Amino acid sequence: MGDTSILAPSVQELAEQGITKVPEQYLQPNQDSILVSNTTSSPQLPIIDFDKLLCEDGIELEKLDNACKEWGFFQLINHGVNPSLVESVKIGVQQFFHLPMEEKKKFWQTEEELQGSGQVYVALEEQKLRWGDMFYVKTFPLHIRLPHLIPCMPQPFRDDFENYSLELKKLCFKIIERMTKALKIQQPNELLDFFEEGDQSIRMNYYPPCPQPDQVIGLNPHSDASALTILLQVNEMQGLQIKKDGMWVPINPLPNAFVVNIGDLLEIMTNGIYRSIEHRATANSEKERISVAGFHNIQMGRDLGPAPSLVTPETPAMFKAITLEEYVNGYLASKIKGKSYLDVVRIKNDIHA
Ligand SMILES: O=C(O)CCC(=O)C(=O)O
Ligand SMILES: [Fe+2]
Repeated sequence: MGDTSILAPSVQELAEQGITKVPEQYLQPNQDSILVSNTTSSPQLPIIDFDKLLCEDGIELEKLDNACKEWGFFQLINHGVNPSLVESVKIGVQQFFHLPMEEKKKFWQTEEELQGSGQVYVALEEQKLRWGDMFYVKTFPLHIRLPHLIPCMPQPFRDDFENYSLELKKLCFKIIERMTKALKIQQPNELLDFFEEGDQSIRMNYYPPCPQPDQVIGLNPHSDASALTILLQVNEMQGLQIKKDGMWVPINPLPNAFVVNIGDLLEIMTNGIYRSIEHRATANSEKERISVAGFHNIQMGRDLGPAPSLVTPETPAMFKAITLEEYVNGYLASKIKGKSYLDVVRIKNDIHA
């Protein structure tokens, strides 16, 4: 993509040295800490039962529609992905992050290649570092896989990871089908056509325990550039927070559920009806936290813009049509900060602005 990033050291390695003070580069003094506490008064993330959606349950479909409009996030239960596969992936991811450093180094990012182990995206030397490591890999279409990443993962994790990514891709298609219904789009393939082969990447996030958790950030506030993200919380530690009505709401993941969220691409495709919401990951002092995000994107080479049937005289286009390449390059250049890039493609000064 022409961009290069500066390599950051492993936070896991740093944390394992037993430090009691966090190095300067990780300190984030101006954190936005407006928070909804975890009391009964906190608004609760909607829970969608996928079984009911598959049975054409109209009430559940309306719940899905409202969740996508008002939250941009929901928890999905009865999603149909084999629970024993999910369990194996959870074990495999934890073991993967605990491989000896020499093993992990084989997967390390380089200045030219963002895929592999490392930090998210460090564009400037002076940029603050986040309190977390990751492993990022493009999984579909198959021909874009790099030979030194998935093919070199230890077994049986490699097979489980491959099966899991395929299951997520199938689930994504099924969710998009239900969203098409919820949006009352007549042509069943109007949204699905954007996905065709199904472009997917997976990011495994590792947040080590931190001696000063309030002074650091696991993952900076961002909205996902994807169309649809399906997120697995690997262990019971809390950390994901989403911005709802100006406040950070902590998410309590349900066992056997996925946290699903709308990304920027789908906000554009739905002409702003479904919302791509800012979220972040915090650190804690007790225990490591691990999550696995499956990002589903539209096909490279496709033009990006609102689905034609969602643009009407009453609801004019809210986003400019651009190519996906232009979007991706612009997003990376804006350095994964908040929702700034989506605002660049938003059409201003119309009745929706
Ligand atoms: O760790 C989490 O729960 C959030 C991960 C996330 O937002 C991402 O990978 O984009
Ligand atoms: Fe995210």
